Amino acid sequence: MAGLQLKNIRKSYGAVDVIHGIDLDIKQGEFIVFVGPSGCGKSTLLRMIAGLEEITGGEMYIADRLVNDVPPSQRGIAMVFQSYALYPHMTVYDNMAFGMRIAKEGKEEIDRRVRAAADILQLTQYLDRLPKALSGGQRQRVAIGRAICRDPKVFLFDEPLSNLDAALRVATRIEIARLGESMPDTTMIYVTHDQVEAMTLADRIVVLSGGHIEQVGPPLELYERPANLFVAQFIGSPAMNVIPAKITAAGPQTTVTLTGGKSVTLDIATPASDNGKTASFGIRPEDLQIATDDNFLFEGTVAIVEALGEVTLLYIEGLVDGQPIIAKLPGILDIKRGQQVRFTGDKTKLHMFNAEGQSYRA
Ligand SMILES: Nc1ncnc2c1ncn2[C@@H]1O[C@H](COP(=O)(O)OP(=O)(O)OP(=O)(O)O)[C@@H](O)[C@H]1O
Repeated sequence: MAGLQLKNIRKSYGAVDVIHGIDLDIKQGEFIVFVGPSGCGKSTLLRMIAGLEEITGGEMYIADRLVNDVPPSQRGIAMVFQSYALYPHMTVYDNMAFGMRIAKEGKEEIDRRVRAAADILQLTQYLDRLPKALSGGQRQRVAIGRAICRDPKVFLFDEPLSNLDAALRVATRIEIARLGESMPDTTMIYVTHDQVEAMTLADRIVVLSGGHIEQVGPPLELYERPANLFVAQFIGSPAMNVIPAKITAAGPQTTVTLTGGKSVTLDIATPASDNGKTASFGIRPEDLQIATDDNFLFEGTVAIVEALGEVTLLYIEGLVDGQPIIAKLPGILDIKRGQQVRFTGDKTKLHMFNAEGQSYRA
């Protein structure tokens, strides 16, 4: 089984610890995406899997084999970077064949693999071209094709789309999703900053911060049931609104008083010992609605209106210090700056976190 097991994996550069003990089981064929803020250790972790960075502590298994001291070329992995690094004087065909020629594969086998990879990536018509006669997206597909030809057990991607413009990113992302489906036994590990890539490509997302794992789960599970405030505000765009609150009645249902004085009862259980404690109340911008009666969650003055056509974003200032509450409402609205608006929210989509930032729902 070409899965991966990371057991208490650590990385230090001199006295600086950057990865603090990662435990992760990845099944063969899974598409795993690493996300997290800049500097959280995504690339370092990926490079340790690839064998490009030494592992300071812990054990890394690929296909049940301890690989801590195994060189990159013997790990059965292939890596695709943001810069595609193609040989400019070689055709697409030769670029893809190069690694296999070095490895002294037979001519027929090379031809079979290059054509199969070109077919998967829709590159067949470009096989005789030089890289300079390709678009950025096509070049990145050649780099992916070159990796496919190595027939890896594990495919690693380090932000492969970040040099592409918006339209090409979408097209190439869809190619990568297809690739994942057409190679169901190949494990894929993908690092990105891009929420949409993470949500659409991943079987499971690994959210990292400060060199440790915050949560691992399928994209919609992280969206619907974030384990803590960090994940709640990292997954989803614009980020989840968080309003400071106080628990005024703990129990199987919980009443909280939000900053601003309004009380809300939620279908979220809290222990009696948390009665009177501070908490954070969370609601996603897209789960807010304009209230048409007195049964509202909060009221505020609209500071900014962003009409995007398909949705309108309203920024409500003054409720939480230093940050606006954002509402994302469908369609075009007749709401102006300065207007006082009341909001309500879908009761089943409310979130609550304790004083340490852990979700009461997870
Ligand atoms: N050679 C090095 N020496 C010292 N510290 C390093 C070295 N390489 C990386 N780091 C530190 O390790 C941490 C993790 O870096 P890494 O590149 O893995 O982050 P990342 O999550 O991939 O960030 P980004 O999203 O910005 O690419 C950072 O704080 C970085 O400054």
